[in-house]
Amino acid sequence: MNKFIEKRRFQLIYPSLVLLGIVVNVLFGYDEVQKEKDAHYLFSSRNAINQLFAYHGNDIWLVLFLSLSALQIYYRAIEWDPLPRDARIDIRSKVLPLIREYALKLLLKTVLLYVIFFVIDHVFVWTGGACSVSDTASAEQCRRDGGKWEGGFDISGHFCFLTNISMILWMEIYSFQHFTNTNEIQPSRKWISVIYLNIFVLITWAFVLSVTAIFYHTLMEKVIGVTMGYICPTVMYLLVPSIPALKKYMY
Ligand SMILES: CCCCCCCCCCCCCCCC(=O)SCCNC(=O)CCNC(=O)[C@H](O)C(C)(C)COP(=O)(O)OP(=O)(O)OC[C@H]1O[C@@H](n2cnc3c(N)ncnc32)[C@H](O)[C@@H]1OP(=O)(O)O
Repeated sequence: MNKFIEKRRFQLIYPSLVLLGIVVNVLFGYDEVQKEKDAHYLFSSRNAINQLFAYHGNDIWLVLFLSLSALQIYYRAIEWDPLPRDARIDIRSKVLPLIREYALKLLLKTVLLYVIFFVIDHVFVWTGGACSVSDTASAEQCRRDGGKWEGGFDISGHFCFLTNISMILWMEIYSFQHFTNTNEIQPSRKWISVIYLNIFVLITWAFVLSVTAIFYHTLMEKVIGVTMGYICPTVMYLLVPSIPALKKYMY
């Protein structure tokens, strides 16, 4: 798992799941696959794993992101200090910038997802889609109204959403592991359990996406969905750190 994270191979998980969906549908045929979907609760939209882990994904993600933030703040600002005792700066001045960094990452993720789903929902409406019970232009609002979101080009919300939130957690796990490996720190078992909890949920989200890949959406809806799934990690971990003015202010 160390190597897998160190080499950031987690970036390949989500396109591979789309590929899995293609292979299964080519091997077994679309009609056969749809028959299987209708025959098994686990593949239905109502299944508990989908309802909990996808539709409450933001809540689950928030708990996990806060756990990884606390883990990194603790180790970067409290547990580890390379300076000799008399040269150490007070903990408060180390902790505050880290708290600001993670608060800004949380804000950035929220704003980016808001804009992403604004675009996804409006593409759906502009391509002829609508909600069956209200004239809302939001898929989530339509669901809350008990309506059906039908008729348009339905970019996969599952692939876009779960890839974005998963990649953020993977990047934070990578960042923590890189920090501890570089500084030869052996985290305590208590803190390692935080990492294992995150990885358990990441694997569950990957399972949900494997069901999406095999049983739902057209190929284009999944390809565009998974591609848009890299917007948050690209902005948060590639774009912002590469622009000195942004990096200085934000991270
Ligand atoms: C533009 C310029 C602006 C610039 C200026 C910026 C302004 C800046 C303002 C900031 C304002 C911030 C403050 C706002 C704060 C927020 O509002 S932040 C919130 C941002 N939005 C989000 O996070 C959206 C999160 N999305 C969700 O939760 C969605 O419900 C989900 C989980 C992605 C699901 O969406 P979905 O459309 O159902 O997913 P999709 O893949 O399309 O599924 C289609 C069907 O297949 C089923 N399915 C798919 N996969 C599976 C599966 N694995 N198993 C079973 N069923 C499945 C689905 O259940 C669904 O079935 P039905 O419901 O139709 O029966």
